[in-house]
Amino acid sequence: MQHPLPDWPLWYFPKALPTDKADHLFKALDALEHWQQPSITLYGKTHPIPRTQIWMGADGADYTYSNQRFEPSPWHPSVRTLARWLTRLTRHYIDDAPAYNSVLLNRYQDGQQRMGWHSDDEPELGNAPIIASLSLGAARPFRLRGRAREAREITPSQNIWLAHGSVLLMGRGIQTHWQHALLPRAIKSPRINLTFRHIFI
Ligand SMILES: O=C(O)CCC(=O)C(=O)O
Ligand SMILES: [Fe+2]
Repeated sequence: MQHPLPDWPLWYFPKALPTDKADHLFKALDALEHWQQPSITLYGKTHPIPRTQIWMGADGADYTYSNQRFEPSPWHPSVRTLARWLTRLTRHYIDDAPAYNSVLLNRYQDGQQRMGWHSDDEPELGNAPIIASLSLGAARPFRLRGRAREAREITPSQNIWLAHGSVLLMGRGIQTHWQHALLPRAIKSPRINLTFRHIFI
């Protein structure tokens, strides 16, 4: 286990899953047929998101993103098992962590597919979201920077390379004080990431 930002509740487990399990999971999720590429409107222009996604989880765990409401697809059995395992892992590090009841899966075909700067602070996540992020496939750098300009001057932004089978656990306060992004890189192979969340229903 690594602790990439001293003083912050952020934990990185490079080999949380053994390689054979991670390989198997990548193949199963890659084969899902309901990967979607919705369009979002940014600064008045509408574009398809530069990746594909599936919102999955318990009934009623709807979430709103760029003014669109997403209803979850039912749990894939392996993903439900991961949610339970990650809830147990999380509770070793964070007292009173709620059980994960939903997950956003993102699939990046190659290094050109990406996710811009944001924090996961939607109201349905409550005021101190806890998120567990599981990565499969090509390793990509997850970039973190302070949310306020002053904070950025004190703490430079950081890259955490998220390896195949790794887990990054983001505790309370990370979404309030930090932003993250998955920027484009010259990488040819695909990556799938799952961010497990608790939605207040
Ligand atoms: O793909 C990643 O590692 C980041 C995903 C992410 O930030 C999100 O789903 O909110
Ligand atoms: Fe995020």
